Amino acid sequence: MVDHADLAVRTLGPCRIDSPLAPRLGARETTQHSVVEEDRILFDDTISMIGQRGVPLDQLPSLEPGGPRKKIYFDPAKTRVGIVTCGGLCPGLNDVIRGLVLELSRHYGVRRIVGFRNGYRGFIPEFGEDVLDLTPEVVMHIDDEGGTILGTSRGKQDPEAIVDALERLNINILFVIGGDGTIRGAMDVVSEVEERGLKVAVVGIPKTIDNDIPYIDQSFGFQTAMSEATKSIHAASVEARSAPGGVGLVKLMGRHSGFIACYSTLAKDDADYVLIPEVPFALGGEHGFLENLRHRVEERGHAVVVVAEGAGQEHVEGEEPGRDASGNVRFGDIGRLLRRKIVEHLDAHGVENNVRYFDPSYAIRSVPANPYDSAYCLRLAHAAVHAAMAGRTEVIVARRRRRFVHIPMALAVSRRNHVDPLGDLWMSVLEATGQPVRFG
Ligand SMILES: Nc1ncnc2c1ncn2[C@@H]1O[C@H](COP(=O)(O)OP(=O)(O)O)[C@@H](O)[C@H]1O
Ligand SMILES: O=P(O)(O)OC[C@H]1O[C@](O)(COP(=O)(O)O)[C@@H](O)[C@@H]1O
Repeated sequence: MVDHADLAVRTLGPCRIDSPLAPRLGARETTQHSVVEEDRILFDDTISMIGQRGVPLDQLPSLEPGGPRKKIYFDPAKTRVGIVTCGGLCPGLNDVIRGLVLELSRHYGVRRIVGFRNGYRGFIPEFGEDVLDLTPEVVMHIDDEGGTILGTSRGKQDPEAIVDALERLNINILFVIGGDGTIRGAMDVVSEVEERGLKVAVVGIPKTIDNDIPYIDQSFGFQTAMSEATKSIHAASVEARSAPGGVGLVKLMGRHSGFIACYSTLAKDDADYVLIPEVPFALGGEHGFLENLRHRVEERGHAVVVVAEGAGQEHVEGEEPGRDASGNVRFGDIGRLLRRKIVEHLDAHGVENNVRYFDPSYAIRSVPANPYDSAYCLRLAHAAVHAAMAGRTEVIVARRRRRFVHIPMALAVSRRNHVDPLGDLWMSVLEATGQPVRFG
C-alpha cells in the first residue's frame, strides 16, 4: 500500500528542517526544562525502506519533531507577536489563543502580544480594526466560551498590505490559526516577508471542523464537534421513534469530507443511513436511497438519516454551487432537498410519514472545546510557540501518529483528508447502519 504522505513529501522534496531564519542570525541558548534531542522523525512507512533500497538515512522523507529547542532565535525581551484566527469557527480557537499567550509570556517571557481582529482583514487599515493587546489576564478564561475572541472572517486580503501591518507594528512572529485557505494566505505572507528580507516567522495552527487537513491524526475541536453532533442524532432518533413513520434527518457540516457524519453516527449508533461527499448515491430507482428508506420505514416504522452538507450534490437541482468570500464552494442545500424528496416518495407510496429535519451546523461549531480538545489545543499552542521562538517559519504544528511535528505549509495544503470509501472507518459505518454498500 502506498503511503500518500510519503509520496507527497517525495513530490515536494525534503522538508525544511532548518528555518531560513535561525541559521542566519545564530541562535541563543535558553533555559528550557527539556529540549528536543531528535533532528527529525521519519515517516513511519519509510523506515522499512532503509536497507531495502539502500536509501541513505539522511535522504529519507522526514518531519521535524515539535517541542522546545536548546537554542532559540528570537530574544523574548524584544519580540513582538501577532495572532490571527481566520475562516469558519471551530471549538478550541480560544483555547489555542490562550495557550499561545500563556506559553509566550510565562515560559519565554514575551511581553508584547497582539491579536488582529476578524481574520486577515484585521491587518488592512481600510477596515479600521484595532489590534487587541493580549495578556495572561485577558486570555485566562476565554476558553470557557466558544468562538474566537479575535473574531474571524473569510475573503482574500493583499499580502503586501498584511506585511505592511507587520512592519508597522514591528511584529517578529505571526501565529495564524486557520484551515487550508488561511495556510495558503500565510504562505503568501511568507513570500512577501522574504521578498522584503524581513526576519518574521509565520507559524500555523491548523483548524478545521471538517477534519480535512492531511497528515494530522485529528484536528482540534473535531472531537467536541462530533460529540455535539451526536446530540442531534439522538434527538432525531427520539423524534423518529415517537411518531408513526418517523424519519429523523440530520444535516451536518462537511463540505468535502464526511468525518463528522461518520464519527458522530458511530458514537450514537442510532442512524440507519449516513450520506457523505466521498460516496455518491443514487436517489431514485429500485435500488436508490429513497426506495431503500421506504422499505426500512415500512419494516421498522422509523428511520434516521445523517447527511453531510457536501453529499449528493448532483441531486441538488437548479442550484449552481456558489462561492464564499474566500472562494470556497457553497453547496446547494442537500438537507432540505432530501426532506422534500423523502416526504414526496413516502406519500407517493402511501406510507404514513412524519419527517423531522435537524440542521445543527452552527450550534455544533460554536460550542467551547471539551476537556480532551482543550488539552490538545494547549499542547498545539506549546508546540507552535517552541517552533516560532526557535525561528521556524512557513510550518504548521500538528500531531501526526501521536507525535507533535512541524509540517511545511506547502505539504499541509498539498491535498485534502477524505474518508476512504474502502477504509475501515467507512466499513464500520456500513456495519453500524446496515445501509447497502451502494445505492443504485
Ligand atoms: N488560495 C488562497 N490564497 C491566499 N489566501 C487565501 C486563499 N484561500 C483563502 N485565503 C484566505 O484565508 C482566509 C481563510 O480562508 P477560508 O478558506 O475562508 O477558511 P479556512 O482557512 O478555514 O480554509 C481568508 O481570509 C482567505 O481570503
Ligand atoms: O457559513 P460559513 O461560516 O461560511 O461556513 C460554512 C462552512 O464552514 C465549514 O465548517 C468549514 O469551514 P472552514 O473551511 O473555515 O474550515 C464547512 O463545513 C462549512 O461548509
